[in-house]
Amino acid sequence: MGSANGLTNGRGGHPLFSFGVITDVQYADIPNGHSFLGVPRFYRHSMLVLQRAVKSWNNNKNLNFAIHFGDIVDGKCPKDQSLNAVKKVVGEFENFKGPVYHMIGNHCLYNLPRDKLLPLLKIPNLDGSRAYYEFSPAPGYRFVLLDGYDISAIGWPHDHPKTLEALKFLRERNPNSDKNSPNGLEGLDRRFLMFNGAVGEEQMEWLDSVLRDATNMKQKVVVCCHLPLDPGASSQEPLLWNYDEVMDVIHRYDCVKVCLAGHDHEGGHSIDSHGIHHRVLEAALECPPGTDAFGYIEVYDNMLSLVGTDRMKSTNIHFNPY
Ligand SMILES: Nc1ccn([C@@H]2O[C@H](COP(=O)(O)OP(=O)(O)OC[C@H](O)CO)[C@@H](O)[C@H]2O)c(=O)n1
Repeated sequence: MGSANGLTNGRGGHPLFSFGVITDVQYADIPNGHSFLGVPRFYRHSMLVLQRAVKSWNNNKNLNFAIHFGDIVDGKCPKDQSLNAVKKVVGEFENFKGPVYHMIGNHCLYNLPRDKLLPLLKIPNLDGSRAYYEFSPAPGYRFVLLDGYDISAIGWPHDHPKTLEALKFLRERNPNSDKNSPNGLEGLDRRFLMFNGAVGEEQMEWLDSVLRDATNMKQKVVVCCHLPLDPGASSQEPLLWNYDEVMDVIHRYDCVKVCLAGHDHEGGHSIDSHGIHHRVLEAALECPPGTDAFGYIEVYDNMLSLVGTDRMKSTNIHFNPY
């Protein structure tokens, strides 16, 4: 069923395009373990989840691309294996018959500095370090992939201005000697942790200009970031440090319909005060052997339909197409 403007609406119509999704593969060739808070993690099995995802995406035959929302290899990967582990996971993604778009997560940066990581993940980086970019898979849509570790205490050289800015930011907001600990922090302040980061000024200006351009071109925008951008879709600890500033920019326009993220392994879904859907995807790493967390998203003029497998919950995301 086509719409009056020639674009395709959900429910009965063909999608405009579709793409595969998976997040937090966090592979490492180490025995099963658990998170800092005791949640079981299956470092080797996550590779099998990825392999099943790629097989299923290829069998689907209708997927135009795939996105991994960051944390390709776990920080517990022995450091002399980091390079090969990243190459191994990237190699699995390359079995998908289409382009794969990556973004960086904290665990990527525990393994490799960004100058090594970005070329491996084929993140287009104009100046050798910038990890945010955009692409348009169809005339009416644009995808914006944010770098949530732009201002971060991980990934940049120790004396880099962005490392120093991040450390100062954390010192002023988190009094714990272990800056990964939220102990004593209240409410949303619990996000001021070393394993998170922020979008810097230049990236914020870039975001604003992309959204202005998309608005002029009457394009709808899907924003992707490793770190969640809405407290309704995530627990407090994993949020981007300056999620509120990023959302202020996004809320200046009507073009952003959906924000997708990883990092909070349990996943979540919310609709914010401006009607934007936030869907945090469930992690591959925390799938017990034999279970999965991946999916694909069909994109229409007025909705996105996430078809999830196992632990990744299917979600219909309806929005005003204008
Ligand atoms: N209270 C804490 C929590 C964590 N850490 C250490 O920080 C590093 C990253 O933690 P991790 O849970 O592995 O991070 P993920 O990106 O996998 O997951 C995101 C969070 O779960 C979101 O809530 C790691 O070295 C931990 O040991 C810590 O020291 N203190």
